[in-house]
Amino acid sequence: MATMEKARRRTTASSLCAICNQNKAALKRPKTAQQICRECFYSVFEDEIHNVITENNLFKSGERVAIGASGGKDSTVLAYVLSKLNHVHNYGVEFFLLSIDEGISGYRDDSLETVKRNEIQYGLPLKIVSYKDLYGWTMDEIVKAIGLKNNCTFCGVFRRQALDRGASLLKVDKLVTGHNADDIAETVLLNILRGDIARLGRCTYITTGIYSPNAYRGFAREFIKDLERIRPRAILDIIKSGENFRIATSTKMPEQGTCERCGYISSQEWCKACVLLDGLNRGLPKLGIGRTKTINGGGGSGGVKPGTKSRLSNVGMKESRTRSRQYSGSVDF
Ligand SMILES: Nc1ncnc2c1ncn2[C@@H]1O[C@H](COP(=O)(O)OP(=O)(O)OP(=O)(O)O)[C@@H](O)[C@H]1O
Repeated sequence: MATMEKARRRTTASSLCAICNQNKAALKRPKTAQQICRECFYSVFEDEIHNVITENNLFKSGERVAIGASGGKDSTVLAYVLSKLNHVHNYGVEFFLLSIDEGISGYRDDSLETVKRNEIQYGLPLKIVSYKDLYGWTMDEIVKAIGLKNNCTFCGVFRRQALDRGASLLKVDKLVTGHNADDIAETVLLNILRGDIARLGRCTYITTGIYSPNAYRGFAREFIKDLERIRPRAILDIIKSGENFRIATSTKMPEQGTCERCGYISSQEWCKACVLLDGLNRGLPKLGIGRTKTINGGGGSGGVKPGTKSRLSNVGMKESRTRSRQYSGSVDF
């Protein structure tokens, strides 16, 4: 009987929040292995974000910052927390919501409704930029041209660049995205699997220039989720490995330049988006998929020989040059 009572007390004690010691624990944080209640989780989560912002000097008073808002959970939380912290701690930052409409009917139109609600709830001005306006193609049209197999490459490459172009239109200093720990761990693994040392070196930086999207990411995601089931800390440990990774000084790194065609950041003569778009416009949509021999002679993911005039050239150079002055990079949480 005494043993049962002890066991009951142990269960009750262990299900109490390790922080307030009053409420029932609602979750176990992989980061600290603590069981904590919902209220304490919100509080430590917001405090930790505030600490990351201040320790890394992420924002300066008077800055204009766009929040990449997809209408999904991560960027919705990001918009909520940033607008709250800006208010509570008086950062003096002017936040905007920036949404990319890829033109995927039945998917993005729903999530854009969420973003429009966020615009009202958080009082943040919203800018929507569409693939149709930027590139002349919706994702639905691209899928018709290329099929389902490789369309992730188009969607990811175009979205990354569309976010930068939207940031440029909003004349913001920074763009923040809601990439979570799973996303970063996937990126570390992907870069290891591809032997992409340059990206591996910079993918865990708190401020970055490039986020690499790819269908291959799905496999890394499943693998990471399997690892997490066995060991919840696995995701954070992969990120830690990426952060502590050191590149030998003898390793030759690609030089970052700008795309000759649109002025976007690129280590090839043409950026990946221009290569993909050129292929689409020439009726050769598979042209930019996978690794291609580049004009520069090296292996890489962009840089085929320039072809006919593309739809992108209408929006290109002027806007991108403006961006490089006004827009300093993205901040991934
Ligand atoms: N269409 C979009 N418009 C604006 N920002 C986007 C868009 N898609 C993605 N992002 C930004 O990139 C981040 C990571 O996107 P990802 O596709 O991995 O979605 P996710 O992890 O499901 O995040 P979310 O829950 O916010 O959709 C998002 O949190 C958001 O900040």
